[in-house]
Amino acid sequence: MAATAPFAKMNGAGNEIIVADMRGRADRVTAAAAIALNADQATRFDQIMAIHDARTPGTGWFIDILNSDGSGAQACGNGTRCVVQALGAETGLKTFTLETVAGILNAVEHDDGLISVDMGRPRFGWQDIPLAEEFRDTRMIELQIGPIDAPVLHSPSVVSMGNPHAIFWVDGDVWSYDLDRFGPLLENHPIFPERANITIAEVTSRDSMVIRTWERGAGLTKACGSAACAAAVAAARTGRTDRRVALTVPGGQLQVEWRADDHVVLTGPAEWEFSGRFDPASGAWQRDAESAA
Ligand SMILES: N[C@@H](CCC[C@H](N)C(=O)O)C(=O)O
Repeated sequence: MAATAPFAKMNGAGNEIIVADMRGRADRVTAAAAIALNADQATRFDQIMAIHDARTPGTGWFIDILNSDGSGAQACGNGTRCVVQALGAETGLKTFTLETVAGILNAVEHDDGLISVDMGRPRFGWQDIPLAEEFRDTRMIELQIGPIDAPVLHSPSVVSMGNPHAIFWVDGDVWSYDLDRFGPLLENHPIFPERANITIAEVTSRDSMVIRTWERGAGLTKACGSAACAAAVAAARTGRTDRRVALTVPGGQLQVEWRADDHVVLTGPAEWEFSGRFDPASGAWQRDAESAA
């Protein structure tokens, strides 16, 4: 067994996150470890955020992101807030520069405990999402599910926030849609060669929305930060809302601002639950004595 690493079980607006401290070591959290941790009810999670030593001058840490099916992800807004809260508690810092495979992210912890993450610029080109075929206008693409003459969900907006998102607009209650049935079909639809995160969104005013998300590699979640960003950007881009939006997600509230400089800033909470140590190769784990249930 490799040397164990510390971890904290946290959540970001209900998005279940494991923050793993992999600093000072060369190994990575394996897909097998992720699958094993997710199979245990006590450590069930949506994403692992593995903190590694910095790779690039000017950044403090490199973050490797794994979904609960063991696949990698390029962005995780809620998980990034959890990383910031964990690092802030350790270092006393309030501002952070982190790197992921998708690029460099800046974040700040506010005095009220909320955390803002600059999620970078959205991308709209069909190759950027990516889509399997050319769509010149990604504000609305041809894709539908359900009976051909009465589709249940159709014509999503698609956006890359570093990771692929499809936003289906609905008029009624987002809870009246069978997202656990349609989610996997849409996530794995051939139009998305790298799969996609699937969100249904109801716009409730110029500055508010309700969303639910089926996450690529993780399934139904209580919150998905990059989906909140994608939905807010797509809503503003299609004229449905202004550029600053409050989003109600099943696990709480998130705020998104698509700034004039094209950067998208996600703000929300992060919460510590318990900590322990785990084996990054197998996922075998033990709770710390002081946070024993
Ligand atoms: N929960 C995340 C997004 C996680 C990554 C996603 N499942 C993917 O594979 O792209 C968030 O808060 O952004």
